[in-house]
Amino acid sequence: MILRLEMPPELVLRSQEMKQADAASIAAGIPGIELMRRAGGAVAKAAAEMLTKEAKVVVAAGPGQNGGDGFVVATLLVRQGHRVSLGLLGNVERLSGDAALAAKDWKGPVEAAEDLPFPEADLIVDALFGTGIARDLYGSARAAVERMNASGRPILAVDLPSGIDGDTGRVRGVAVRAMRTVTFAARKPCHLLMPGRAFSGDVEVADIGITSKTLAASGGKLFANAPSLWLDKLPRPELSSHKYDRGHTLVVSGGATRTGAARLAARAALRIGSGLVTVASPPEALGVNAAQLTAVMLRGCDGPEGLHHILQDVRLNALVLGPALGVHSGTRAMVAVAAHARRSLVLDADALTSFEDLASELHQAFHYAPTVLTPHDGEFKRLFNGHPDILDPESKIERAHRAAVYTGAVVVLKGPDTVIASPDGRAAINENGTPYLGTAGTGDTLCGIIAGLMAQGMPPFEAASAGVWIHAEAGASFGPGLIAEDLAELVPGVLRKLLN
Ligand SMILES: NC(=O)C1=CN([C@@H]2O[C@H](COP(=O)(O)OP(=O)(O)OC[C@H]3O[C@@H](n4cnc5c(N)ncnc54)[C@H](O)[C@@H]3O)[C@@H](O)[C@H]2O)[C@H](O)CC1
Ligand SMILES: [K+]
Repeated sequence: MILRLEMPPELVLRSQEMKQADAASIAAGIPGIELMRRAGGAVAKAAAEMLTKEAKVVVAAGPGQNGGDGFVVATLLVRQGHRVSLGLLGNVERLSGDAALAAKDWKGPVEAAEDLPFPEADLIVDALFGTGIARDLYGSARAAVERMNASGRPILAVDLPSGIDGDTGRVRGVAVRAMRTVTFAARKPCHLLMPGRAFSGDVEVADIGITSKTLAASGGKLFANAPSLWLDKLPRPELSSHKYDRGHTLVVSGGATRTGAARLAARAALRIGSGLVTVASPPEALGVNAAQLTAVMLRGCDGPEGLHHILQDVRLNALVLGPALGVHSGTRAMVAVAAHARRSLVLDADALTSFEDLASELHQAFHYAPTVLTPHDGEFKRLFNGHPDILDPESKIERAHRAAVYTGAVVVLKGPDTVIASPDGRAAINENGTPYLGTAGTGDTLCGIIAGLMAQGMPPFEAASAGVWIHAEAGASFGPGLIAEDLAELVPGVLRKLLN
């Protein structure tokens, strides 16, 4: 991993934002047909890399501008000596705008997409639909996609695999399984969100002359989660800094038979660099915790009153509540004490599920306490049950964003495509997750990493984004056999790469 500090964060643009960027570029003097020719040129270049000279290419073009790109690709590949057949969904007289212009350059026959000989192709170019898909595919559109997939031949998708929704990454009825995708100017959410990421294959972003300034003006708040997004805010201890400079994380433990989660979180907070870490333990679990803690300190804490007493020490500047606390009113009371104490706060697991059907108690609850919620899908659905405005949007980004605005907290909606959303509208989509993280206790470790970063002064959105990325990178560096106890010990290796 070569990290160059000056790399700007990678912007991801939604379909509507991309259309704005297109329009702005055309207004700035790049004709739409020129954008299409550059787009088609980039796809033809990628196709040529996948082909031998005499190869047979079958281009499936759709009724919109994505289809227009397909006409450009077909024209260019014929000029390069390839054997190309092109089929159109619909009829060529119905084409409009730049697609109609591109179709005029195509000198070969325009077949019906239904008749295309996909099994004979060395390469299929999928130019049926891009960002303009408006509903589930049916009829001849569906049949064309199903025949493409059934052919078993390699498919190169134009902009995005047909049938995938550009903004949500969901399959609209049926979708092309592409080996490779060439998209234009910026990736769209579907290239990072599942299952769209899986359907896209290897994604290449082609520069078609839309400037980063234009992209930032059209989008600007949605990012791919990568070090370029938060590396400048990752804590770097100064030579003169001592442990009190690096914050003090408090993790509240569950009862005598449920203490492991807190220790996993505590160890991770220490490993990510929190100057001090303390486990606040119920009296009946002090012995269990004491027997297994060394650098992590231990204090007795008897319920919400006990927590309120401990938090009189203002040096405790980051808290983790939730893992194994139990689902009941006592946990809700602990959350209230923590929120009122105005410390950085990570809420997970039981601290979220204890508010099932009571999300209204969390409404705007975290204005004064930089807070990160880390639900997985199930916890999210339970927590916001009864709030269709938050649960119903098809887009995972939109669901996380609305929950963030509602609660005032940064929301980490976990999964293979974890989304980190801030109340201020920023969001990041994570891509380095590994299936090996699917083991008990890894969520507790993530809480500790995020809290430990906030203890060192990292703002919640950046701490959550960095925490998710570092956590996944640590897991991926271990691979098969990973268990939660390994994770904290793998964090230093990831930090070394980031900080050197
Ligand atoms: N800067 C860029 O990103 C550029 C993008 N280009 C290409 O333009 C398409 C977007 O074009 P648009 O015409 O808006 O949409 P599509 O071509 O994806 O398809 C819309 C087309 O299809 C019909 N349709 C929609 N849903 C269905 C359905 N379920 N069944 C049947 N038909 C459907 C709809 O009526 C329209 O006619 C983008 O993806 C890029 O490939 C520019 O070419 C270059 C710059
Ligand atoms: K496509």
